[in-house]
Amino acid sequence: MPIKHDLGKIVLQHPKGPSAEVLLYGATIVSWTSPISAGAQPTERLFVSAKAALDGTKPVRGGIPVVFPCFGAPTHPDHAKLSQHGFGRNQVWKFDGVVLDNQAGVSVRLTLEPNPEISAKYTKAFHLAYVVTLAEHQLSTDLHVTNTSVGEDLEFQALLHNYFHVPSKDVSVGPLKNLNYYDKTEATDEARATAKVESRDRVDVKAYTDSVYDSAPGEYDITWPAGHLHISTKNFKDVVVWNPQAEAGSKIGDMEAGGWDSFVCVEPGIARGFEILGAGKTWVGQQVISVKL
Ligand SMILES: O=P(O)(O)OC[C@H]1O[C@H](O)[C@H](O)[C@@H](O)[C@@H]1O
Repeated sequence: MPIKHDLGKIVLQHPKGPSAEVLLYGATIVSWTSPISAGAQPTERLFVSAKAALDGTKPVRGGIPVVFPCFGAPTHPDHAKLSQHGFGRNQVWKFDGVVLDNQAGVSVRLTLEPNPEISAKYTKAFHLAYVVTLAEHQLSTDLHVTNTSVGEDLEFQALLHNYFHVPSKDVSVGPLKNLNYYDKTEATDEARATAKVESRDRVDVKAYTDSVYDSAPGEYDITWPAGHLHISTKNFKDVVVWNPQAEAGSKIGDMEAGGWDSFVCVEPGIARGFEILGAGKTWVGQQVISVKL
């Protein structure tokens, strides 16, 4: 039985060894193991802070939280009462069943609909489905957003906040050259809202980095001396690269000391502007994360 569902957690076990764990809380993937080189044993590919709350009291500091319907602090009137990154990452999703269970992969679906807690702060009609698929060297996550209203548009942002377990001093992310980006480490609103142009082909995170790349190519390589991950996306037009280093990381309550040495966040999403979805329509954002052996 490669899929177990128990105590608010779904465990996917691939017949060849890799595994993934998904909390119903936030639909957050808190573990993904996969070999990093040919013949190696599966090891952890995601970072979760040793101080992360895993009991549903706050969003998980690590793994892959789902950001919906706003990225960062709300800027759209529909999101005005929501907290940073919206409610997708701190609501309990429903386990909606097994999608696939064979030699090629194991896959489950989680869903989220309005409930009294959400409706108290957000009145739009929506249905979310999140499909997590584990293959031997790959983890795929597909977010399906349906506008269930009769006549109103749904305007949203959505993002998959991947924390990859890598040595941050040695990792680089690319290709990002010549893209416009917004540097959230800048001190003033004006500077944060002014586009910069990326001059580097591959970006490192040795210094505090919080960059929102606009209209990015959707394919990213994350490389470090011992490993190589590739992310391939559909319908996520932007990507965020984040590492707080000690400068900002030491101010994050649930970040373990030195945690910033052990991850890079590469976050495909709709992070600037809004996806506008007509009544009755469904939008699907997808990422496929592959280990390059
Ligand atoms: O602390 P959180 O709300 O989980 O956000 C963590 C980080 O998420 C994204 O990467 C943003 O670009 C950062 O500005 C933010 O600090």
